[in-house]
Amino acid sequence: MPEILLDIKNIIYTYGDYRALDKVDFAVAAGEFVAIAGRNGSGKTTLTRLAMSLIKPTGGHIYFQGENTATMTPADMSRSIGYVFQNPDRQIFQGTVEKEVAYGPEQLGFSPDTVKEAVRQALNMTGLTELAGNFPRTLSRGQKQKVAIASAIAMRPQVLILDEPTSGQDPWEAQSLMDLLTKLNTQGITIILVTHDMEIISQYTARAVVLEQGHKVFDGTPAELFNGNQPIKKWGLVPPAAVALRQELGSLARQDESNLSDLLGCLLKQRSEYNA
Ligand SMILES: Nc1ncnc2c1ncn2[C@@H]1O[C@H](COP(=O)(O)OP(=O)(O)OP(=O)(O)O)[C@@H](O)[C@H]1O
Repeated sequence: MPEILLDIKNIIYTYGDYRALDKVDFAVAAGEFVAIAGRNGSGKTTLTRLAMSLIKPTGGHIYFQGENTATMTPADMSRSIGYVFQNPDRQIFQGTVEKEVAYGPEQLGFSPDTVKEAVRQALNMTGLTELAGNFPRTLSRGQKQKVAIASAIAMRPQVLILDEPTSGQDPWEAQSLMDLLTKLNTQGITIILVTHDMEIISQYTARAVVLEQGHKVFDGTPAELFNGNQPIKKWGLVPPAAVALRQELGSLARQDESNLSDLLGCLLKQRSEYNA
């Protein structure tokens, strides 16, 4: 049984009088690739900000590797969890890609040699080696997102949390980014991905958690989420194209069946009238 890294227990979070999260339990084991989904405003970002200790819960507890994070700061958490914001411009400040990626491990007090090696590996893993000397702000959104990921993994985290990393990217960039996350996951990094993209969930993640108005309403595999028995439309989720097509075809087949039985009924009636 893999170790539980992040254990969020009975969490309540309020902004003023508004309860954004209401008694949510969410545990993540080492090696998982889990998506957090839900309509706008359902509480996804709040949950991940709590995990990072960027905000503190109003009620409940958060443990990392069994340790209560109540007194931990975001800097403490960044030793174990890398956080990639939805908008990479929010976390890119240095003059070159290389300096940007080196900044985190330097802040954590890694030795110069370790920083150099961590940066080399992070740039290599994210395919950014060629861009090491570039000014990050001139890069494409997808490349900036990779710089943010490289900066996070250079700190050698156990967990990577990404908030809508594919938003605003073209399909090629999005696919390249998801392939990168899959590679990082197979190398042992636990991935928590906030997304409202059901195609991504169905293709890449092993588990999906759905939030709705601050409540956890689903926790299971993508296959279970899309098996037709979950009220995903009610939760504001758009099913993946293949699932939608299957459901359409299913309803067509059902329609054909009922047409067929009407037709048979008609034929039988005509036959009995003929025989009479
Ligand atoms: N700083 C804030 N002050 C007041 N209310 C907030 C604040 N941040 C978020 N909220 C509210 O809390 C609820 C949850 O917000 P949160 O950003 O966690 O949702 P989300 O699922 O990440 O949404 P999105 O998909 O739009 O990013 C929303 O109703 C939002 O309006």
